[in-house]
Amino acid sequence: MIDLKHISVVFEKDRKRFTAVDDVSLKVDEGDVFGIVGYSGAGKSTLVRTINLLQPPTSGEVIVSGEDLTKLPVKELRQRRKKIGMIFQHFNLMNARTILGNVLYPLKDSKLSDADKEKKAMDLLRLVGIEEKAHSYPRELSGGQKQRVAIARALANDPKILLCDEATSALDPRTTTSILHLLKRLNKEMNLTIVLITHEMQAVKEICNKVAVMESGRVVESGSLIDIFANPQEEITQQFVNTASHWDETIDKLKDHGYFNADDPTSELIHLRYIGASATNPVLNDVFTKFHVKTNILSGSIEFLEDVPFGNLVVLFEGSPDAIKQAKQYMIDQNVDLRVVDKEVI
Ligand SMILES: Nc1ncnc2c1ncn2[C@@H]1O[C@H](COP(=O)(O)OP(=O)(O)OP(=O)(O)O)[C@@H](O)[C@H]1O
Repeated sequence: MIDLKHISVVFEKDRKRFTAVDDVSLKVDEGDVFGIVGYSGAGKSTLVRTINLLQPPTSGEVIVSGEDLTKLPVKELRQRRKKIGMIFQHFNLMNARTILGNVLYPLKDSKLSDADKEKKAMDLLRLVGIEEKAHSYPRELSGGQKQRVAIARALANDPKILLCDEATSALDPRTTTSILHLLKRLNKEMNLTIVLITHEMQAVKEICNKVAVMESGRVVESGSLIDIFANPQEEITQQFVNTASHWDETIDKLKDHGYFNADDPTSELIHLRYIGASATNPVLNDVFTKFHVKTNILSGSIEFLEDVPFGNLVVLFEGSPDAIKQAKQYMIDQNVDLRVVDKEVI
C-alpha cells in the first residue's frame, strides 16, 4: 500500500547540508497499524510527511497504491492526497469554526449537497463519539475531544491511509489509551491503514502490528511487533522495549534494594524474556535439577502483544560460577532470550 524506496531528505541552511532522513526504505501493507518510533530529532516527522509529500523527498520514490506520488502532476497529487488523512500532536483545529465547521471544511470542494455534507460530518462526529459537541468551539473541548474532532476531519474524504504524527503525545495516559483504542477500531472496522509516529513505545505496543525504529535519520530495525519485543537486536530498540515494559526501572530498584551482591561470583541477576506459551518454568526447574543452580524469581509479568502472551522475569541465579555458566547456555539453547544484568554498573 505504501512503499517508500530509498527516501532521503536533506535540508540546506547557510550552505550547510543536514540529512534528516537518510536512505530509508519501508513497506506498509494495507490494514497495517505501522509504528515508527525514535527519539526526538530522529527524523520520524520528516519521513512520515514524505508519504503525502507535505515534505517532498530530496531523493527516492513514494509509492502509494502502486503510484509514485513524486511523479504526479499537481492536480492529480491533490486528489491522491485527499485519500491520505493526517492528524497532529496539537490537533491543528480552526478555532474560529465550530466543531461541525471543522469537519465540514475538507468537504468544501465535494460534490455532495449541503445537507449531505452536514449528514456526513455528523456521522463522522458520531463515529468518533463527539457528536454532542458539534456546535461547540475548539477552545471549549479537552485535548482528547479535540483529537477526536481532528480524526473525524481527517476521515472526511474517506481516506485509505491515516498518518498520525505524535497524535497522543499531548494527552494524559488515560486519554491516550482511549484515542489509541479509537484508532484501532477505525483500523479494524474501516480497514484504515495507519502509520503512527511516536517516541512512546507504550503506544506502539497497544495498537501496532509492525514497528520500525529510527535513529539519526535511518531505520535501524524493523519487524513485526512481536519480533521487535521478543528479540530486539539494536541497543536503541532494547531501550525502547525495556522502557515500555518498565523493566529498566524494575531492575534498578532490585539493584538499589541490595537483592544481590555484585562482587559475589556465585550469584547473577538475569532478565528473561519469552513469547507465547513458553517452557520457561520447566526450564527454570531443569536449571536446578541439572546444574544445581537455585533460581529465585524477583519480579515477573505477562502482557499481551496482539493477544500473544509476552513474559518478562527477573531471576537471581545462585550456584558455582561454572554451574551458572552452564545453566545460562542451557537456557539459550532452549530459545529463552536471556540478558545478564550488567555487573559493572551495579
Ligand atoms: N524544515 C527544516 N529545515 C531544517 N531542518 C529541519 C527541518 N525539519 C526538520 N529538520 C531537522 O531534521 C531533524 C529531524 O527532525 P524531525 O522533526 O523529523 O524529527 P522527529 O524524529 O520527528 O523528532 P520530534 O519528535 O522531536 O519531532 C531534526 O534535527 C530537525 O531539526
